[in-house]
Amino acid sequence: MIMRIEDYALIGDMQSGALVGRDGSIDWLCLPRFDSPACFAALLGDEANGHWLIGPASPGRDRPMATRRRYRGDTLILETEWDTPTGTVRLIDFMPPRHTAPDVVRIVEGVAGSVAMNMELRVRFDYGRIVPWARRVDGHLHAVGGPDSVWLSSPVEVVGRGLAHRARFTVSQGHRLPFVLAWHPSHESLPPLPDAFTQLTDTELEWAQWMSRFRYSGRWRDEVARSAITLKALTYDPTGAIVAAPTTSLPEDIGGVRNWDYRYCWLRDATMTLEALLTCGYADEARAWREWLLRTIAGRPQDLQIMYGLAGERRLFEWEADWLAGYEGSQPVRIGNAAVNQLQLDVYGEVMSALHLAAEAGLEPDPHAWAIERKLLDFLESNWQEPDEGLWEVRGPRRQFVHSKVMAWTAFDRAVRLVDELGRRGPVAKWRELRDRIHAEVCEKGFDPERNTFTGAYGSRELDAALLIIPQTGFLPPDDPRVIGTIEAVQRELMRDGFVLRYPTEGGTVDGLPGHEGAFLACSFWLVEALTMIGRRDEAVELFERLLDLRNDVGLYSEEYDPRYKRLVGNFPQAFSHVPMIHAACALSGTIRRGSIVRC
Ligand SMILES: OC[C@H]1O[C@H](O[C@H]2O[C@H](CO)[C@@H](O)[C@H](O)[C@H]2O)[C@H](O)[C@@H](O)[C@@H]1O
Repeated sequence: MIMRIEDYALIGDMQSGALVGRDGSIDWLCLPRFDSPACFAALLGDEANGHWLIGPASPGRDRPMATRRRYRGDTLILETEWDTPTGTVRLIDFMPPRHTAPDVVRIVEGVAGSVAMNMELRVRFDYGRIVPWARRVDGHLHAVGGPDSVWLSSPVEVVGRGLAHRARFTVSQGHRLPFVLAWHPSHESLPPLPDAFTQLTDTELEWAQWMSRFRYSGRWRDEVARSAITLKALTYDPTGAIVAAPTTSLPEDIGGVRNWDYRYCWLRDATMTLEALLTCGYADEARAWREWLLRTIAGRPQDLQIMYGLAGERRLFEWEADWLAGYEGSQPVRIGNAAVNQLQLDVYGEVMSALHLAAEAGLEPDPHAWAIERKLLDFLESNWQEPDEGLWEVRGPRRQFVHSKVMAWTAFDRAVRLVDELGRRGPVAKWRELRDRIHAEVCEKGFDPERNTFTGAYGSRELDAALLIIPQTGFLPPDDPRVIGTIEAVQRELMRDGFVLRYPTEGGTVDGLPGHEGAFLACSFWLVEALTMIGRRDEAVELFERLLDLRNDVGLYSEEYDPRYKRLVGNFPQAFSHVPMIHAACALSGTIRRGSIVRC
């Protein structure tokens, strides 16, 4: 039975996240952190790599798929329901706010009639490789393997057989049966196991409190709220870091090699996430992230990395988990990310832009932050002319990417504005001069007057959908003919089946990789925003609504959409898709952002 990426929903506790399938199986869970080894890795292999199924018993091999699913209101508590010939059953899944150990709580609730249920637990530590020793301790199931151990607590009798633990039980209307799985280091004794029902109330309350700060009043309120909740779920609470996605190696090209590990904090993705959360009223997250940034990049500016681990770790060595077959055979499964060593000049602009926005939104100034910003600008001053790998992290040769230069312009522009508008002190005349120099160079070398479009790299003919952000940065006004020409060129050359590719992948000339990929959702949302900015609102609304239709049944996006198979592809759920969705909704709702105080 193929589980499509859109068949999964996310639960999480702002330290890690699990993917729950429409069949009631948790097929992905890394503990204790997003970037820890998975103890359920069936997503990238099969059941033998670890999963935790709870669903109606069925006579055949195929598991019953849920009749409907939803999140309980504005929370990350998932409700999966099955209508069966004998009754209706609901499975409530969530990860409560973390106190000591991380827990996954699953409550089976009889809604009508009675339903025979099946539970199967296969814990496989170390990304599906280690079969743990299991034993009963104080009435709980305890599984241990290497540094990891988990405890399963439930009033339902669980029996071990064939390297799995199973239970058969019946739930009738009005009955609720809890299962609690807690992780902890194997050298420690049993952590306090929480009461499932108290945890349910607490988790609901926690989300209600978080949502009480939600400040978006435009159209598509529920869709924007779901994206904001998803972004919050991707933040790593103890440090303020934000992961790009909670998964690794969900393929951009099903069956292909474009499989990457996203369980880290990219400066680019995190700053964009931060801007979206600020847009929705969340200043605390911005403050926490700024502190993470200051701690993480402390040191010499030339040592700045484009991504870090959740606590600021710098070594994210990339390796392949060759025992995993990969999602629908997409190999390799990569752990770690070699892009960590790349030069991506755009991140300087993204960091400066986010810090400028945070300052405008009223985040109190931090003298250390400004000192670091100045160091970053010093580095950029000597390096902005270098070729780089660009925001798409190409694995081919470095190039003079136009988007990178536009973002270098953005970095100096925001520095100038921080001095002029917000009273920071610095060599503003020099920054102004650099800003103007970069502007002139981009307009001369990065623009193709024949086709009336900016190009992907200096002197190239290829287009890059990242150029759609030019009007958002303020590099040129929206009504500049070069901006309009670029938007129209992207529409002409990079649209497939109504959505936008980030660049042409034919021949692997841009990214140096074999195979194709789907439409990059962020680029399609950037097109919505760009069309709105140039006054083509109807077209923008039409595209935005088409993009809304790509969300799965619980409102989640992966990184890309493959029009060939009409499926979501790439890591899931992906911050880089939910962020521009929020910005596009703001733009269409006519609320103010981009270079001005954010108020939605
Ligand atoms: O396509 C090749 C690259 O794909 C990944 O990068 C993409 O995801 C990043 C995280 O969301 C995003 O910041 C970047 O802009 C995207 O291109 C992967 O992480 C890279 O290793 C890979 O080269």
